[in-house]
Amino acid sequence: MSDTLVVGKHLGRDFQRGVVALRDVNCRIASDARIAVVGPSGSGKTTLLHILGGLDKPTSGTVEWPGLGPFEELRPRHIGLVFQTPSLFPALTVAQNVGLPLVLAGDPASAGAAAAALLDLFGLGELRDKLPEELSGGQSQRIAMARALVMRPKLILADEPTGQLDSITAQFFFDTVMEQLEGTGIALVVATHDEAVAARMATRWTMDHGRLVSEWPRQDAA
Ligand SMILES: Nc1ncnc2c1ncn2[C@@H]1O[C@H](COP(=O)(O)OP(=O)(O)OP(=O)(O)O)[C@@H](O)[C@H]1O
Repeated sequence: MSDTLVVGKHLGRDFQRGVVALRDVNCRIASDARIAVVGPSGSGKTTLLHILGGLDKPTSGTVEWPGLGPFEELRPRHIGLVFQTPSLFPALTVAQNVGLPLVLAGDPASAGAAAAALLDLFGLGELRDKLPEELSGGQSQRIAMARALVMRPKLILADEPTGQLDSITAQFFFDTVMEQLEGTGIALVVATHDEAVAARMATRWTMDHGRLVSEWPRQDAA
């Protein structure tokens, strides 16, 4: 039986001007999860990922991280986040960006080698000394994923990680991500409009107007 990493119960999120981004969402992320969060633009995918990652608070309901320890240690140690718009630090090189979580976690000695290995795996080794402003959007997305992987977290929450990639590059990139996950037992939740990515996930959460309208195959929310 897999451990439960995250549980959301009756999650609601209201924004100003009467926008209701989430409505009564119940969900569970297991330690071996491979979940695609799908649904139309504006259906609440990003909002849900932010709440499950502890970046935002629900207006109603609760979110707990039973398999991930205290809230203060969630990120980047246990949860790796890949944002829709990659948030690389502009003054750091690509390699420094990828290694940064290890530096912040007090392990700077490992940062350089770990970053170089991941960049090579993704076929991005030639970019290691570039600054973020010199990168394409798709390159930045892949580097943000490498950064999320460098800590070997228990869970990666990725928001549209292939949104700026052509289909062939997306496929190679995602193959590499999946290989990395297989070897390390990291759970993955990915919000995506890319059917090729969604089709590779074991579970599909479909969002519509803030509701999680279906989970396939069904699991019992804890
Ligand atoms: N900070 C905010 N302030 C006000 N409204 C917001 C905020 N963030 C999101 N929303 C609104 O909440 C709803 C859900 O947005 P969200 O970004 O979660 O959708 P999404 O499914 O991820 O969309 P997309 O596929 O386009 O990324 C939308 O109506 C959006 O406009």
